[in-house]
Amino acid sequence: MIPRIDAARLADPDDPSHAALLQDMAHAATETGFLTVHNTALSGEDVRAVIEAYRAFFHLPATRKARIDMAATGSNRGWGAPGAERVDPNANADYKQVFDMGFELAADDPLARHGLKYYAPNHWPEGLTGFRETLEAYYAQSMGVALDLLRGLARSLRAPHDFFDDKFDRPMALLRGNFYPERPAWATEKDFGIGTHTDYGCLTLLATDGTPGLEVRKRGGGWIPLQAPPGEFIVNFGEMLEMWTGGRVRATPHRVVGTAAERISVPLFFNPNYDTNVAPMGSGKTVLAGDHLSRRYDETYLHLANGTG
Ligand SMILES: O=C(O)CCC(=O)C(=O)O
Ligand SMILES: [Fe+2]
Repeated sequence: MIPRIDAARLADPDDPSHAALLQDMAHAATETGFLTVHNTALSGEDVRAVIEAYRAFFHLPATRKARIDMAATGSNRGWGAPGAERVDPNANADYKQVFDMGFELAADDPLARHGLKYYAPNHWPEGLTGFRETLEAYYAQSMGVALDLLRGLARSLRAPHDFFDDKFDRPMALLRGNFYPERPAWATEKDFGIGTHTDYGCLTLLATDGTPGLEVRKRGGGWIPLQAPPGEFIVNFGEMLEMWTGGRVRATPHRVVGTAAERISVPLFFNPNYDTNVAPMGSGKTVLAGDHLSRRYDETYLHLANGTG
């Protein structure tokens, strides 16, 4: 069973169902690796507006999207063409397209001096009215929702509720639009919208247009289809949090095979500040969050893996 959690109640320690929700959260984190949430600060309308903004972008002619192609700019901002990523080394490159934006540091932030790619400037398409504003507003709001969920998670694992707060004040948070066109006629069993993978970071807050497509791997084998209409979110945990918690929180594999229906999904990959130590707690080791992420990006974005960026 994948827990379904009321986010407002989870955030309110005085709510009568708070203790039960913390248990659901602990179960989701340590067993299923997935949950759904509703009753957040983001309405169905907010999400629909974001999805339609992405749709307008993805429906632009490829020549216009190519101006901000990340393979040409060498960053992980802007458009990722079909085949730009391979998340499963045993499968072919994904047929999805993506648009990525991330956190921009203030010019006087000490981290800005290092010219880190996790905080690179965003690339915006020209002449697409409202696109940037819609995404920037959603980016800020969705990070608030994600931080609230991390506070609930911290409580559910019997850590101080603000454990994550100062580790996410300059987060390497990446907001992505995934565009899955109709599953191509040429697709083989090695072709996926997105191949089987676990997410790299800590917590992923995923909105979708309501079209089915996501499948979550069951512990004993097999796949569970998981859906959420705009206004409900799918939440899962990534490899970095799995490592950080010494394996207590689980990163669960998932994939999208794709169907005859076009589909858009919008994950916020909520990753901590670059210099957060995400080595197993209490191990005395140091693994910087930025180094972990950098290694996984290099493995996945084909333009980085091939050194052509
Ligand atoms: O499209 C989806 O439902 C899942 C996307 C996903 O797993 C990802 O972008 O990491
Ligand atoms: Fe994923």
